[in-house]
Amino acid sequence: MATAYAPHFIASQKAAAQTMSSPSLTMAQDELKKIAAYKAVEFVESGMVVGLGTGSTAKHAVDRIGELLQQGVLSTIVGIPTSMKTHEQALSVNIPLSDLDTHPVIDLAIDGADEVDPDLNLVKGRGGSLLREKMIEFASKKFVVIVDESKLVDYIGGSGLAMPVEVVPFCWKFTAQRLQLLFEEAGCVAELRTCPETGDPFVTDNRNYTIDLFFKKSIGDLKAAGDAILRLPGVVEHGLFVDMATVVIVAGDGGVTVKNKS
Ligand SMILES: O=C[C@H](O)[C@H](O)[C@H](O)COP(=O)(O)O
Repeated sequence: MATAYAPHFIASQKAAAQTMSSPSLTMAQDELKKIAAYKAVEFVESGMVVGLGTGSTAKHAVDRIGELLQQGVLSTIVGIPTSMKTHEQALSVNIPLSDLDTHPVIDLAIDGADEVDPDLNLVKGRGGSLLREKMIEFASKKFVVIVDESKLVDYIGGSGLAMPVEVVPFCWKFTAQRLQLLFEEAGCVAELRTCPETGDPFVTDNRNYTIDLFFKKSIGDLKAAGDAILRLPGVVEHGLFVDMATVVIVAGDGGVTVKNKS
């Protein structure tokens, strides 16, 4: 059930997007994700309230925190999960959990990203969890992003893959059309995210839909772009995380790089 607004959605982009989240991820890439995640967990101290990210990279961090708790290396951690999936995973490794209502200030959040630009701005949400991630990472004193080097881009949108926007299901085609028009100059194509198995709309943890935006060119000023998206009725939140990361840990063939926000 793809939207009529994206008839020429490029098949290779779709294939690439599936590869990024597919279980057939190469060992080498998953190993790099694990290396970045373990490095990030070195920032965690006993007694901290920790935002727990979502995705194949953040999963390694959650597992590692659970392991260190079990070994007694860490104690009295409170985890704030960014998705229902991470909630389940964290419970399975015995991390005590809470939420933003109870812990409105988070010491440290660790999460993956889909794109990282040279200024450490991010695209997030290709895994479908951007709203809770943004709420929790916004409330974090320190936000540590963990990626393998394939996530580095020259500019946001530069991977050619999706920039997700969470929208209310009501008249989503209207919202998709407005989003596409907003970025007409960047050659934007808006596509409803669907479940590969059923073709039904993908439904987020918040019971919303996701519109994936694909750009042919840079969208320019990211803050202005984000604000314009949020002004559209029907939009809940977008996957541009501008000026939010405090540290980005990149694992690559040449080793680990820790980039600090200047
Ligand atoms: O909604 C998903 C999140 O934003 C993920 O952090 C992001 O998609 C990166 O996921 P992964 O580590 O699996 O590449």
